[in-house]
This record gives sequence, C-alpha cells and structure tokens, in this order.
Amino acid sequence: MEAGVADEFDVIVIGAGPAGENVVDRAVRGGLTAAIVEDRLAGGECSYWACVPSKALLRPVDLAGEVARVPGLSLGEVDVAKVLARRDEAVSNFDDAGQVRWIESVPAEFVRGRGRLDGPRRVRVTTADGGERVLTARQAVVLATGSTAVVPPVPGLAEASPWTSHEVTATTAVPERLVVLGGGVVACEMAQAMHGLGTRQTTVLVRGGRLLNRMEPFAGDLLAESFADSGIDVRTHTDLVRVERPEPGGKVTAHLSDGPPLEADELLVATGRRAATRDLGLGSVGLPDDAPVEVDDSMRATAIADGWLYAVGDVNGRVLLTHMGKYQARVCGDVIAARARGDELPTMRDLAGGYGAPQVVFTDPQVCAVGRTEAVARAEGFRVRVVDYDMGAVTGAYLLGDGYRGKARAVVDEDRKVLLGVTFVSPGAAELLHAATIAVTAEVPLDRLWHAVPSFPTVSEIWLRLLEAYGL
Ligand SMILES: Cc1cc2nc3c(=O)[nH]c(=O)nc-3n(C[C@H](O)[C@H](O)[C@H](O)COP(=O)(O)OP(=O)(O)OC[C@H]3O[C@@H](n4cnc5c(N)ncnc54)[C@H](O)[C@@H]3O)c2cc1C
Ligand SMILES: NC(=O)c1ccc[n+]([C@@H]2O[C@H](COP(=O)([O-])OP(=O)(O)OC[C@H]3O[C@@H](n4cnc5c(N)ncnc54)[C@H](O)[C@@H]3O)[C@@H](O)[C@H]2O)c1
Repeated sequence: MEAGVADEFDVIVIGAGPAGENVVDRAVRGGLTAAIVEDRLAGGECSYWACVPSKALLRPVDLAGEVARVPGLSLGEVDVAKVLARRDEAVSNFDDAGQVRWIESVPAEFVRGRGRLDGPRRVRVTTADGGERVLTARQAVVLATGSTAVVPPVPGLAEASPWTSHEVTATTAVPERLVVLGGGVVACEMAQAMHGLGTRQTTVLVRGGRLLNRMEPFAGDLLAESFADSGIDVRTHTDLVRVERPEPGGKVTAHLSDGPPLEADELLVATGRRAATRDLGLGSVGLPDDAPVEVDDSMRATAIADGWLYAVGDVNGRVLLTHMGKYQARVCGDVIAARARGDELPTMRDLAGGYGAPQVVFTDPQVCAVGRTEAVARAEGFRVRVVDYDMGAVTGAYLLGDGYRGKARAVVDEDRKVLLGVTFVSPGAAELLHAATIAVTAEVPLDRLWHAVPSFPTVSEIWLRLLEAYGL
C-alpha cells in the first residue's frame, strides 16, 4: 500500500491479541467492516508468550504430580528437549499465518504495522519497511494493545537484563539456578514449570507474607506447602535490594533485604504488568499517555466525549485474563454494531466483570476461583457465611491418588442464599471451576443447586459436601 493512502472502515482495532480479534469478529457479524492492526504476531501475547506456552511447560509438572500419587507408577526422566519442542508446536513456531488467515476469513482487513491514534477516528500505521498508512473509522476505534511486564526500579535490575514472562515462556534451556521475583500468578506458574523441568535451585522472593495474595489465604498456603515438598524455596517478607551481573547473560547475584546474597544463572521478574499505551498517540485525543484507558461497561472510553473510542482486554486494566478480555470484546463488538444500527443495546451488556472473573492458576495444586473471596465479600458489606471442606476427604479425590490434598471454600450471601464466590485448591480442579462460575453468575439459589447431583465417585462430589456442610 502506498504511503499516506487513506482507508475507511466502520471499525479499526489496534492490537490483534485475543481481545482485538474477538472485537473484529463480533463487529463484522453485526454487519460492519473492520480492519485490525498488529505489529508483532496476530494472536497476541497470549498465544506466543503467555497462556499457551506457559501451560505447555506446566503440563509435565501436572502429570508428574499425578503419577507420583499413584503407588506402582513411576515417571521416567523428563525429556526437556521434547517438552520444549511441544511448546514450540503449541505456539505455532512463532508463525501467525493461521491466525492471519482466520482474520481474513471473518472477513476483516489485516494490517501489519504499528498503530497510533492520530486525532479522533484516525489511526496512523507504520509498517516494518517504514511505510505509512492512514486509516479512518466511521464508527469506532478499539484499543486492544494488551500489557507489558513491569520491571521495578531495583538498582542493577534493568541492567542485568532479567527474564520477564516473555523470555521464560520462550526459553530454549532450563537454568540450573533461578531466582523469581514476585509471588503472583506468573511467579508461581513459572517457578514450578522451571523447577519441574530441571532447575536445581529455585528461589521465589515474595515481598509480602504469602503467595497469590489476592486469592483466599489457604490457596497460597497450600501452594507454598507443595513448593516446599518439591524443594522450591519460598522467601516471604523478602525484598530484592540490588542486582549484579557483570557479564551479560552470565551469573547474576541477587542482594536481599534479609540473608546472604543469592547467586543464580537467571532471574525472572514477575511483578505485574502495565497497560500497553506508550506511544499509542493517546495525547492526540486528549487522554493521558502511559495509563490504562478507563472504560464504562460497554467498553467505551469514559473520557472521550462523542464516544468513538473503546478499549478491551489488558489495556483497560480491568481484569488481566484472556477469557475476560474476549468477553469484553464480544460485548464491545456487539455494542458498536448495535449503536451503528441505532438499536437499543442488548441486555446483559453491563455485566462485564461484575461478578468477579473466574481464574485458574495452573500449578500443582491448581488454584481455581470465581467471584468474591471472603475478604472482598465482607468488605463490600455482604452478610457472609463461609463453608470450607477438605477436598482430600471426597471419595473421588481419594481414588485419584495417595496424599491428594486440597480445600474448597464457598462464600454464601446469607440474605439471598446464593454463592458470591467459590475457590477450589487441589490437583486437577480446573475443570470443576466452570460449574462454580455458572452457579455464581447465574445466582442459582442454594436450595435449587442442591438438586444438581454430582456423579459418584468424582471430585465434583465436593459440591454435595459443601452444601451438606452448609446445612442442606
Ligand atoms: C506468562 C503469562 C501467562 C498467562 N496465562 C494466562 C492464562 O493461563 N489464562 C488467562 O486467561 N490469562 C493468562 N495470562 C494473561 C493473558 O495473557 C492476557 O490477559 C491476554 O493476553 C490479554 O489479551 P489482549 O488481547 O488484551 O492483549 P495481548 O494478548 O497482549 O495482545 C495485544 C496485541 O497488541 C499488539 N500491539 C500492541 N501495541 C500495538 C500497536 N501500537 N500497534 C499494533 N499492535 C500493537 C501486541 O503486539 C499484541 O499482539 C497470562 C499472562 C502471562 C504474562
Ligand atoms: N493462569 C492465569 O490465569 C494467569 C497466568 C499468568 C498471568 N496471568 C495474569 O497476568 C497478570 C500478570 O501476572 P503477574 O504475576 O505478573 O502479576 P500479579 O499482579 O499476579 O503478581 C505480581 C506480584 O508481584 C509482587 N510485586 C509487585 N511489585 C513488586 C516489587 N517491586 N518487588 C517484589 N514484588 C513485587 C506483587 O505483590 C504480586 O505478588 C495477572 O493479573 C494475571 O491475572 C494469569
């Protein structure tokens, strides 16, 4: 395309991650034309450097745990090269041809290049060869640029070129000694993945008192027990104060707030993410640069007067999860199409994120939660009753292996007798979560839920036990 040629579409999306792709799909289904701009790989962070590769690296850990719990079975040596090869296959060897084909089949125009707002309804795209293309939107521009890892300002840390989620998920080798900074989801998943694939000395530095501190407290405690059992060293109340790495890619020394310095072969920073809004031209439409784009429940940017700008997925800072970004995107695409037709907005469009997003942390044990924790429910003023149950005491769980440990919690709204939140922490609990998501979002009354009979002997008998413990 020639430099400076203007193109007009109903909708222009910047960023072809899971959120951006779903906006395009829904907007086109709604009768609109769309273009989507991507400067790296269609499919986004999730497909190549986040959800997909991390889960491919964690699968052997999962299976090793399962095998170890069944007397009479043993696992041979892990063939790391084969695990990494399967990870590469899962990320399509960093080739997005399939995703681009899908976008074009929607049909939508795929534009490879870096997109930037250039005033209202205009997107200026810089292509890899330095060319430029200007796109204008009749209805809406949607920002779906995701987020980037935060590296805290610890002396020497940035200079040491630490790993972030990008490098660890794409690694071609497993470090002998690894220091992980952070106690959140990326830290826990990747510490366990690397340890399971052969890291001899894995140390996790947690500045607070617990892993996964936004979940129910028992989640972090059970995970810490599992880490300790497998030899992962979790240091709570420990800050990283200084880093030295004299040779690029060489040994790294982590100086801590407590205890002697730690020497390692790699240091992974997993201390959260920031919205990818830098150099996105937000200033050209009067928005602050380098901050999440605040949106209403229809995903429309609240600060833009005539409502042509939307933001979905990580970039709006609401919930940093692929499935929630995709949900927001479906809402957003439908809303843009409805507004273009002059229709009433579909119902359910004000629900995005309202109940608390479901999340699975793919560690062993898996940490699976939906809705509110007890602390959040109490802070929001609900009259709460909490019911806990030992998941290892369910027959279906016992049959899965010796030493199966886990805990479930239901947070009940005593005024309406519905579930506000559910947490399961146990091996293989991920597939239990969607039942909880349905119960929480559909606000199924507990005396109705009582009639949903779980099969014997499955782990889902936990539902029966929780309801019995509640008194039903
Ligand atoms: C290690 C890790 C594991 C994770 N695992 C899970 C998981 O198991 N489950 C889960 O639900 N979530 C997981 N997440 C979170 C998940 O990856 C994100 O929530 C999700 O990727 C957000 O999707 P998105 O479409 O908003 O952004 P992204 O996936 O980040 O996509 C944004 C796209 O926009 C492009 N872009 C950015 N700026 C521009 C520009 N100016 N011009 C053109 N293109 C641009 C980027 O290149 C990128 O392709 C994980 C995150 C990490 C870091
Ligand atoms: N399975 C999944 O669903 C999954 C997996 C990975 C990531 N994600 C998503 O990606 C997002 C990013 O994950 P993350 O783990 O980077 O962020 P996070 O917010 O989950 O955890 C960040 C951790 O770093 C700590 N921290 C922050 N600043 C620090 C500092 N200066 N020094 C030491 N510790 C510090 C925090 O206390 C917290 O424990 C999350 O919101 C998560 O939802 C999801």
